[in-house]
Amino acid sequence: MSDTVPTPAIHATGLRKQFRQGDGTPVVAVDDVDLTIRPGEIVAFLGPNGAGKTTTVDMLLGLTRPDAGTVEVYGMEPGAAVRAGRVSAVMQTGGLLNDFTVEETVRAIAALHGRADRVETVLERARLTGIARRRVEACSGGEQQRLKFALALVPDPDLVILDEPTTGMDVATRQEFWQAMRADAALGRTIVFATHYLAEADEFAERTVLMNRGRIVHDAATSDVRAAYGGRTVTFRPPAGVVASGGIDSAWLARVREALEPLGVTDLEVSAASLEAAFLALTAESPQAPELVGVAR
Ligand SMILES: Nc1ncnc2c1ncn2[C@@H]1O[C@H](COP(=O)(O)OP(=O)(O)OP(=O)(O)O)[C@@H](O)[C@H]1O
Repeated sequence: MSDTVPTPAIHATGLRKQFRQGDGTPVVAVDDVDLTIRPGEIVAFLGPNGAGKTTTVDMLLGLTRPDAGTVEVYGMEPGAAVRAGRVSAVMQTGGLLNDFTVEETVRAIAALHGRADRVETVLERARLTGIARRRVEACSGGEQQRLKFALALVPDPDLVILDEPTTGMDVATRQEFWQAMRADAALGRTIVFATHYLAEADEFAERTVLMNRGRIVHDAATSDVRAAYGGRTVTFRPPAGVVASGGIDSAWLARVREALEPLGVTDLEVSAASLEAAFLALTAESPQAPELVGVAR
């Protein structure tokens, strides 16, 4: 058996990028980011507005040159990996031609890549076969995003990078989009996506890279992010005497925090913390105490 380590899909070290705002003030968008992603991983880049997700993605794709640091995609310079069809992207911006049908759009891009053989497959992968003859302008936002996804699949890339692919979609459309993605990921493609949506990282990514202010503040299995930082939510039934119209008596609650059982608390229920709580804890200026929630029944 060979013990050769496969070439990483992404290997970035010391990535840094600074911009200047309109008034000349410097903004460090990405600050000393190290990142290695193995082939076949599904990784979410999660972070608030301005965290540096898009700038990082742009550097991974060779669209922006880092001020410092190195990036390799399958051992190549990012632009070369894009040209070789090893990596492609679904970006936030980037137009489609309104007058083309879905299928014509895919055929045009497939012709550019010399991959006319891929048209049927990618239409199916992106769940577009049923609307192949629909004009782009008649497609919903979610359908247009699926079309962009189909275009990204044309060169049969080993790695797909998606920058906030579901922005502006409603819940149902978003779910449909991820179903298409999940079916494709099951075939072993490496997928990296940036998102604001905690639920998307939670549902879809095995690994979450949490960014804040240009830095990676946590990088672990998505389940570990939740477990390590989310704390726990405690739900309980208080004795009737401490419940008033304004809520549960606060002095009593303080005592509960010290010692739950001797106070006659019943139906104690401890549930797993949400990724949302983990996210807030990680991006807060100061650490937050785990939440204690009382439910009077
Ligand atoms: N071309 C630019 N010129 C000046 N500042 C920029 C430029 N691009 C990004 N920035 C700044 O760099 C920081 C990181 O931006 P970036 O778009 O990478 O964050 P993001 O995490 O993708 O945010 P969002 O979720 O809002 O898209 C922000 O403060 C942003 O204002």
